[in-house]
Amino acid sequence: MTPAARVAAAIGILDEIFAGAPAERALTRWARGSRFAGSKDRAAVRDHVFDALRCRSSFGWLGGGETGRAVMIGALRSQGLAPETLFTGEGHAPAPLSAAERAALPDPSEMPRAVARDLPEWIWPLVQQAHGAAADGIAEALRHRAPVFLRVNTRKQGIEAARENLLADNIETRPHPLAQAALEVTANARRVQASAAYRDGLVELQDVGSQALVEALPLPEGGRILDYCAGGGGKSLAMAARVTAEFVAHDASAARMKDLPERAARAGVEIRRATGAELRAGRPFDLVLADVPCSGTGAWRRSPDSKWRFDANALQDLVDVQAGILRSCRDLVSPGGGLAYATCSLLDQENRQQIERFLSENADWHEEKRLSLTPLDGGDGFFLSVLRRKTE
Ligand SMILES: C[S@@+](CC[C@H](N)C(=O)[O-])C[C@H]1O[C@@H](n2cnc3c(N)ncnc32)[C@H](O)[C@@H]1O
Repeated sequence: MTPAARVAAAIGILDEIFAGAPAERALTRWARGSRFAGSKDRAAVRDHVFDALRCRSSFGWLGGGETGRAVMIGALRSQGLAPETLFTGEGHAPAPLSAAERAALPDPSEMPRAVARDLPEWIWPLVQQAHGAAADGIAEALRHRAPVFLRVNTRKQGIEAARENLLADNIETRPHPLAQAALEVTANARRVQASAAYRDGLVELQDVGSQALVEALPLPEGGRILDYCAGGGGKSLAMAARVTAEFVAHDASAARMKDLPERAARAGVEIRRATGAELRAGRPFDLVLADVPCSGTGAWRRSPDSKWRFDANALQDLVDVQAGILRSCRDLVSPGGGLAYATCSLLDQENRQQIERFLSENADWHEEKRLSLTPLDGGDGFFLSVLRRKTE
């Protein structure tokens, strides 16, 4: 595909997303119907679509509209490129610019701040409330692609040996200060999943913030540890790499954990899966991790369409679900045990306020540790509060 044809494809996909289709589904539909597109074409179109979603409001402003076409015109203008060079109408290129589109060439220095932030207006005060002077920088960070991070499975190999292994597949990396076992991929990130190091369980794909969160957990060596919202099990695996303990994983959606046995086997660790009924009937845990469903605001670089879909009602629903999960987990912790509440949210409503409410309702608990990360720290935004139950 020519560069112009890739832009034309992105325009069609963006229009589908703007009409309500989830980004991944729209991309998959396009790929299925475009067998002529090679892997480089698919990657380039995906990058166009995700870049445009991250900067939807500012690109739309530069392109003079809210359609996929306007946003892609704005995307080119934001890079100082004249859209006319690709919008030629030749072959599979998008149609040439209309007189109105050519005329709509705003002065970028006049872009309103609210547009330039590329955040929905309703959420801006909440980000400011939680992060004060850092809020602007956080909004700016969310406008850019997230780096790819790996976690080295230090049970199998040291950091430098893993880097060598990756290099054999031309994957270049560097350590990252936020987490001990983290590598940031600096070249050929798309080759990771086909690499020998990945296949052999030497590395896992995991954001560095997520790794820092797990490194901050007080994991009891030899204890019983529950990952209550395990999902695909990324944090279970990271915990199991740190200590030898009895690991149990649970998720309201059993389907989300379907790959966990295979991933655990690849990593050389054991993680048992359990239903809610089994947990309630079983012995309590020394540590329960509740990595609750959340707005994902801290990870909006990776799923930028959520940024524009999320609303205040959804936030309230999440806050209620999170409070319910905290209550369920509380009852699974042994006396003296810990409850680690985690989100990838940047909002007080899902973070600080949840903990304050929990502590006000549960006098026999105290907060032992808190960690708050934003994309300004290098990885996704995360919040962690470790709560401790009194001994009796
Ligand atoms: C943030 S994701 C977990 C990500 C996972 N810990 C990881 O590191 O990959 C939240 C998970 O909570 C699960 N979930 C939602 N409501 C739940 C509930 N009431 N009880 C247990 N799990 C729930 C979702 O299915 C989802 O997999």
